[in-house]
Amino acid sequence: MFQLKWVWKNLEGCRKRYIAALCSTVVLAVMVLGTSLITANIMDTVFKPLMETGQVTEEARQRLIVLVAVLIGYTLLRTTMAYFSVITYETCSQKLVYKLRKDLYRNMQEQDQDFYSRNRTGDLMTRLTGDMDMVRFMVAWIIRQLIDCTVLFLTTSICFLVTDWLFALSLLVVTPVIFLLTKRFAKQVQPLYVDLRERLSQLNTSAQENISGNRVVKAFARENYEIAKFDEKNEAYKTANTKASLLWLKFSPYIDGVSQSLAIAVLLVGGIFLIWGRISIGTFTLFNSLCWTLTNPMRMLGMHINDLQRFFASANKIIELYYSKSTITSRADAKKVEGRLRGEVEFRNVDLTLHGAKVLKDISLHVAPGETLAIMGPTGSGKSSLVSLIPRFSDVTKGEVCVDGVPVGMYPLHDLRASVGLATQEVFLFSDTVDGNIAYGDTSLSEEEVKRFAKMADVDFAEKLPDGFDTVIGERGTGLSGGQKQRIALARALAVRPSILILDDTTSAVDLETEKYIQEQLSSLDFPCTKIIVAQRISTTKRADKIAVLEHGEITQYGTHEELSKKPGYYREVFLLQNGMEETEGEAI
Ligand SMILES: Nc1ncnc2c1ncn2[C@@H]1O[C@H](COP(=O)(O)OP(=O)(O)OP(=O)(O)O)[C@@H](O)[C@H]1O
Repeated sequence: MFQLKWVWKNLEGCRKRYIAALCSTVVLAVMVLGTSLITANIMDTVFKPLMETGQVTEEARQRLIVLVAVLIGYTLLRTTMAYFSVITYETCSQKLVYKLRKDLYRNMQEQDQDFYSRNRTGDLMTRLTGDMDMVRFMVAWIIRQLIDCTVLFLTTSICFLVTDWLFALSLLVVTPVIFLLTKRFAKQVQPLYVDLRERLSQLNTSAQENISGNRVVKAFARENYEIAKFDEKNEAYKTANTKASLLWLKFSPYIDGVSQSLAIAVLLVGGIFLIWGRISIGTFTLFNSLCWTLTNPMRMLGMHINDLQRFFASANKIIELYYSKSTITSRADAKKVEGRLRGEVEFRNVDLTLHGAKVLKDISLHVAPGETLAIMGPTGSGKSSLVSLIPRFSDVTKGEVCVDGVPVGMYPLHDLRASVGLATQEVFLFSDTVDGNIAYGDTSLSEEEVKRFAKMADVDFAEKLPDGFDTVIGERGTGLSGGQKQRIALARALAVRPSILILDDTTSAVDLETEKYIQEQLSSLDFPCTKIIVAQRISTTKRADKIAVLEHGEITQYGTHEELSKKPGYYREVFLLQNGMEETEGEAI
């Protein structure tokens, strides 16, 4: 039931309105009795004398007019109340879901890389959409129905007991059977809905992966394989859905049968009591017209339990995400960055272990403000992991990473990351204009400034796009080449005028001439900036002040291009290889 407590906690701000809506449901349910009681009164005071004497007195006529008028007024009042009640439920539930979605989205923004590698995108999307809708459905509908059913059942039972206890007991005797059946059903259906929720998430993940990777699918002509894979998930979802529905179908004939037997009992027992003179025609009418208020809750209870279990399965997923905490957060005593960081970077005996694998071992490096450090090494040697420690995408296992002599953990995370410009290996561009993508980190940039950074990263090609810098790129936008994307990502990283610029293999897809131009631009930036460049090309590394060679998570070589190109080792091997290759292409380094 902690799920309900959590919903209640998040209803803050509209709790009073929601309580009013709940109360209105109680009142509306009780008011159902009113209609039947007035009708019973008409039967006993107007129609009974009429049947007995065959005459209508003036008093009875007046009474009939008054009671019918009361009935009309009463119905109008109930309908109006019901209208406002539904509106209140809707507004409260929409407000709740809006708040929850906002909170969840904010929490997702604060999660670390580990979180995103643990959770599938399709699953996260399901939490933000389908699961969220289930919570809304719970607040706006299920709770209302449960209260309505319970109050109707209780008030009718009390009314029946007060009116004629024997008649009432002869009807209520079947209710324990229904409750037992419902309880068994609830117990069996719960795991089915947990499974159903998981199948839906798998289905969404499969669709999302297919959409994201559609080029790979096409390149390998694996459409049929993908269709079969999706079909498998679709089938599993259908089976899980059918299983849950069939379970209800297994129970519903019994529940329906028992509850329908009440209507027969009313006619049978009521008819006998009427003949015996134990009850009046008004009482019989009352029992007959209110019989549905006993049968309906009993019949609907199973359905509502169905919905309730679906809500619990969805709420569990949302709550898990809601309270999920990143392990990388700002310390309470973190000191705000005043002004600009100088950009001094130091690794002190750093070890990094990721999921049990030792990725970095005893790394010590120092980069002075404004210097350029190039990092080179074979694939999987730990280059990306090393640079990701600076903006704290991961935290060191041992040792310290310092910026301006202060451990990175001592800075507020936002301030630290705002001081670092990063262009990653895998370029991600937003579905926005070229201009919007470049100004992503600083939306206050003027058009001229955007163009200036674009020029530094050689994004001149944007001028030739259909709408120039206003051309929408990224998902559903104009297609760009890998090198073009990399250049936009570089311009985006430069546009925040970072104190530390990290380029993780950012120019690997651009041609040598463009790369040379970019390197020249980087060496003459008009703001102080320390550059840490992961690169595989000697043409990039040779311009750096220092080069670190990383092999198997360890620094095996450290020095300038002149030093390392003469020393035996990885750097020289790459140097000779690339030099030779380029010499054969007639382009000397
Ligand atoms: N989240 C993770 N969990 C476990 N191991 C990881 C994780 N991220 C990276 N690794 C491992 O750490 C090692 C270094 O990876 P990293 O991406 O830093 O290498 P790299 O030198 O940048 O490689 P490349 O040049 O191919 O980009 C690899 O063996 C990789 O499998």
